[in-house]
Amino acid sequence: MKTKIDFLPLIDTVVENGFAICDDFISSDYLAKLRQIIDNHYLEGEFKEAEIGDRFNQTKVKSIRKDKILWLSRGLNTDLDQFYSEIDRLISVLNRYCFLSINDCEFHFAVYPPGAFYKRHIDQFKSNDGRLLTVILYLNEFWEENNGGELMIYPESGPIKVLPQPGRLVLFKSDELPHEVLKTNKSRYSITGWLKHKHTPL
Ligand SMILES: O=C(O)CCC(=O)C(=O)O
Ligand SMILES: [Fe+2]
Repeated sequence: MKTKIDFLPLIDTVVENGFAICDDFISSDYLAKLRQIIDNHYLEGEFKEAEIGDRFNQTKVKSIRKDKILWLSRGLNTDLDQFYSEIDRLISVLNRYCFLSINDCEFHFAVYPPGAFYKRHIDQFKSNDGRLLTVILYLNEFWEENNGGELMIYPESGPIKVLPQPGRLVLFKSDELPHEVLKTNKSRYSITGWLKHKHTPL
């Protein structure tokens, strides 16, 4: 990781606008390490077609999304430790500063092969699995405008196009912000995940 990002201004922006974008969240060296992990698992055929709906209601719908994903576990690779330690720090700042009770998170790697997209949607499932905040970290080399694959977000103030630039982090409220990934012309790599509140019985 680079010198530690100050999460407070980012969180303020999410509270105010529903989303925030942070460039250079990771160094180019660390990005290369994460890409190496993706490439290895992708070549091994471990990425699966992404699905829609929660774990009890999943259907593969190729007309809605065409990315391939691999769910992460903390133990998958020691090179993920740095990423998870920054996520843990973000969670603790959010809980302290916004009085939230985030106590769980889930992440997957995503590869959008050329031609892939993800139509407009909101991340929180109808069944509500407790997703509070969406976190996306892009793991591409420099992204040209004509590569396509932009993230379009649709806040009330009007649509915004976000290019998946190397090391760019995007945060938004999972239950509020409609968004989509436009068709990409080039393979597009990311880590996407959700900070969650999981209810535990007393
Ligand atoms: O990769 C992106 O820019 C967004 C991905 C997304 O919307 C999702 O996985 O729910
Ligand atoms: Fe999404």
